[in-house]
Amino acid sequence: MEKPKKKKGLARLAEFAEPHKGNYIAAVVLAVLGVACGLIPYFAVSRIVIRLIAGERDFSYFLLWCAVAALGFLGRVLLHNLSTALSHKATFAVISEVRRRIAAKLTRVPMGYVLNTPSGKIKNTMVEKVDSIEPTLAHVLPEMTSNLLVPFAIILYLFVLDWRMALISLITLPIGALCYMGMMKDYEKKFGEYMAVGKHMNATAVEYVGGIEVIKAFGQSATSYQKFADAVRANANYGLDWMRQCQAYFAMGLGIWPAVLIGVLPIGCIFYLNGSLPAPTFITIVILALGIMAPLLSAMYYTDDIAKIGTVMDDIGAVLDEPEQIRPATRASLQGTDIALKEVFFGYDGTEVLHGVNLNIPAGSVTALVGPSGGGKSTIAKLIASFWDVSGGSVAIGGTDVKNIPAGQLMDLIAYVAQDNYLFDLSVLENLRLGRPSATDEEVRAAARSSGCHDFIMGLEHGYDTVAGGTGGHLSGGERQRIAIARAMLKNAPVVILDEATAYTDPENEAVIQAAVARLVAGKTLIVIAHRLSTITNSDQIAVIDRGRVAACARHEELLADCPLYQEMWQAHISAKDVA
Ligand SMILES: Nc1ncnc2c1ncn2[C@@H]1O[C@H](COP(=O)(O)OP(=O)(O)OP(=O)(O)O)[C@@H](O)[C@H]1O
Repeated sequence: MEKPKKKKGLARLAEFAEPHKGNYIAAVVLAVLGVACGLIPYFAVSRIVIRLIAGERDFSYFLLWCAVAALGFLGRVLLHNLSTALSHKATFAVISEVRRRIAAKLTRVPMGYVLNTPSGKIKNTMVEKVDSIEPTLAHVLPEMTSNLLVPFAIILYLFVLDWRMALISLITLPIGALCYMGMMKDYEKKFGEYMAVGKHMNATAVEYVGGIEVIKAFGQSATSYQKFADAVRANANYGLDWMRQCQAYFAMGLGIWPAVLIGVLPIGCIFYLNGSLPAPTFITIVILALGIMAPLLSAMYYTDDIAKIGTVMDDIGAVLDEPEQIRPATRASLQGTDIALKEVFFGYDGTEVLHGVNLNIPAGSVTALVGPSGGGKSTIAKLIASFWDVSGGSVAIGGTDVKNIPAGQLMDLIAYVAQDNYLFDLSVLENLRLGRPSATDEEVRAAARSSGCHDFIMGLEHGYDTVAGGTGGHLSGGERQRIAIARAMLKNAPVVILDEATAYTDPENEAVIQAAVARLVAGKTLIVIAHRLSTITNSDQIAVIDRGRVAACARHEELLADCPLYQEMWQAHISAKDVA
């Protein structure tokens, strides 16, 4: 079956706007009527001037046209506001739908995409880019349509009154169009470049804030953090250069385009003097001609938004079109929870880091992954959790390839305790409850007690109601790790993957964490990425991972006897302990 073609730019925007078509059509109709009402005062003025010149003395006549002008003005304000309200209602619904889809998409793409994309870039797409849909959809659609349609109607009317004068009233149009074309030359390319510079600045800004501790610790200031300073300067310079290139065209267009009277007044006078243009028609044409260019000029401002929105929608589309991990919807029936990696190959961005990994992890066993830094331990653990898809071979749980297990079912099977566990800007209680949203307060507290969290939580200012803060705020690394263990306990998944933290090695913390882990994994399958060999000597098996391969897999004593790499690591570990 042929895949449906992904829509680009404005077509994609139209797809999002489709469910709100009714509101947008109503907004356009109201906007057109509004601009038409806005022309009524011009028409009324022409009536009044003509009758004044003709010597009219009846005040009620003038009053009537003043009232018509006022009604036209009021109608314009009212209809314009109604139109804007409708288009904004629809547009904010579109914006929240786009954001919802991006957020949902991030949960379906491989974890690698999210981890490897700077968070500033994702935030920029989700917040700023999506925000920039608003001016185009909410304003451009109704206002640009009306600002183009109404002058078109006036020009038609001018042709009815006097075709020669109608042509003359359009004299500045080609000059204005040329200026505009000059301004829009290479627009898409330039805007794309401007966006790229902005994106880079955003990413470096987030990196800068994230790394502020290092910057301060090494006495670096904002300007000496060269990457950030350069990105800010590049962004400002690009904007300035681009504005300079457009300035002359813009000023010329703005000056010449509305100057319709340049032709209408002198030539109209000639026609009037030679008797081919009656005075009332001349006056009506002069006044209506003044009303043509203002809406056209407003429409011109919106073309900038239209040109931008194509690039913005392509960027949003790039996130939405990211390939997803394909998983079935119906639950797989698994034969237990044994885990088997068969000839697993995997690489990041084309660089292979696992070269045929074979590993069997029986249900209920403790398996430690050890080995030199960069050997591939975390990658193996993440492939088991299906954060990425393997490029060759297979990872199976209970005899079924993880690719054939629905994402939800797999997540129920595995609790992943990472080194740096993110805590949401919620109370400690709610952060813990994320492990099992249906858990009662008492169950959450019981898990906290088992993982050695209860005492320090009670010592916090508001106990379990203390807000933990974006990255775990006021809690220490060891405390965050214990909260993550409590979260995993609540989840009560049969497989626990634990990336042992290297940072919190003070003996007191280590003992508490070890005790918590022991309670967490009782009767479960534990895969631990171990950095301190002393914690895993009792494991059922220890897999030594070296340069993307399993160098050996056996118990501690066997490895000490047969595996030179393990012997080396053990010696290094013992001497480090002796030194400490
Ligand atoms: N997200 C990523 N994008 C690109 N390359 C990565 C990514 N994560 C890891 N790598 C690379 O893959 C290789 C294996 O990394 P991995 O983190 O699995 O090793 P590790 O044995 O767990 O190391 P450590 O003990 O230092 O945590 C390394 O060369 C690493 O640079």
